[in-house]
Amino acid sequence: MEYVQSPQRKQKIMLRQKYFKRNGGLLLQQHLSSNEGNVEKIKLFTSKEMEKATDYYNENRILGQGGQGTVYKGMLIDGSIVAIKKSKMVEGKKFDEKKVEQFINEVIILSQINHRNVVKLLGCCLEAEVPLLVYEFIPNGTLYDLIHNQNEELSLTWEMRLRIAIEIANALFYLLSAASAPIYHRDIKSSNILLDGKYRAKVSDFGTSRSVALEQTHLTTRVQGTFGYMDPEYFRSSQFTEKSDVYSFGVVLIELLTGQKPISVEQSEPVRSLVSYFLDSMQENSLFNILDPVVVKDGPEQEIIVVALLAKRCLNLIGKKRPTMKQVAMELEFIKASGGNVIGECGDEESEIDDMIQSWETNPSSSMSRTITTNSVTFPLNSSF
Ligand SMILES: Nc1ncnc2c1ncn2[C@@H]1O[C@H](COP(=O)(O)OP(=O)(O)OP(=O)(O)O)[C@@H](O)[C@H]1O
Repeated sequence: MEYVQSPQRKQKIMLRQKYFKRNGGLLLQQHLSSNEGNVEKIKLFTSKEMEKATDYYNENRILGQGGQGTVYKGMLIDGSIVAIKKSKMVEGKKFDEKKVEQFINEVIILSQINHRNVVKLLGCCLEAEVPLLVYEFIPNGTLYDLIHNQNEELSLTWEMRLRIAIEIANALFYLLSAASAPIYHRDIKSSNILLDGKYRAKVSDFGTSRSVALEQTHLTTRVQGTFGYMDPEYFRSSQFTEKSDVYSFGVVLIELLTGQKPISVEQSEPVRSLVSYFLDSMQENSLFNILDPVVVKDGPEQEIIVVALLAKRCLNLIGKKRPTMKQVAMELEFIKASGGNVIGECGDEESEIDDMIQSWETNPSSSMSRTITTNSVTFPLNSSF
């Protein structure tokens, strides 16, 4: 017997095909055939599966909302818990092509990555009205919330801060080195760092990231990123470099040190940038006055100082003078392993550490007057690891 499709069914199939095309399905296939990424690992979900997983995009399932869309908590048929990002493609009546590109970009980038500190993309759905991305579910919120909305139940100890900084640095170094071409994240900020069940960092949100292979010139027509984290050199020149992610990482590092937001907009005060506040304090040897009280309480002083000096180097206005991501990752590991008993081989750093130690040994305030261990090891600050 010949199977005849009902007109409604035919219409549904055609609509799904239309959405697939509009959502960049062909663009993705193109990348697939040119062998970029490892897209066969990415599962294509049906729109039915997505509806079931999110209980028809129930408002109660919303985890958060970003520039690119809404993120829902969902459960797949096999029982696994996932985060589903529904892209914001339709502005008024116009379908935003730029967002399709960002969406496909995220799929291609994330399909090449397998690192414990980068959020895993499980698949996507292109046949729904707007495209959807399916990620592993990361249960403990963002680093931004952990730093800025601290609760009494969980204190973000110095040990956790240093470990999280190392994990982010390792992930960023991995992005530059592990895939077929270096990947720049381009929007590093604490709200793009998710925390798993053990409060391990997972770098997320690759919508604006770029593989150097995809964009050989590094020149973009539109400067993208987040105010407060953006490399000033990139802002001026539109030239994004490996060192631009290093700058944004430096901002996250000082957020961890001070517990303060990159841009503070207190109504009574003028807008203040954390970077200049931090750099001024370093200049005036008053770092310990601006640290998060938790850091002052439980962080070893020398460890805090060398991390602050590293942050200062990451925030250098001249990109070339910033350390590489590899240096940053290795120095942080070294600081942790040596318990902060490190002395820079390069003269400037060493004298700066000495200055700081002296400054609060002669000026001890209650929080600063702890003994500093002297059994230092040599720290190859300037060597190319
Ligand atoms: N894999 C995930 N697991 C759990 N929650 C997630 C996951 N991905 C995102 N979220 C939640 O959804 C929120 C929005 O994420 P999204 O990446 O879309 O936006 P954003 O980073 O906040 O903003 P923007 O895209 O404008 O930079 C996050 O802040 C987080 O709370």
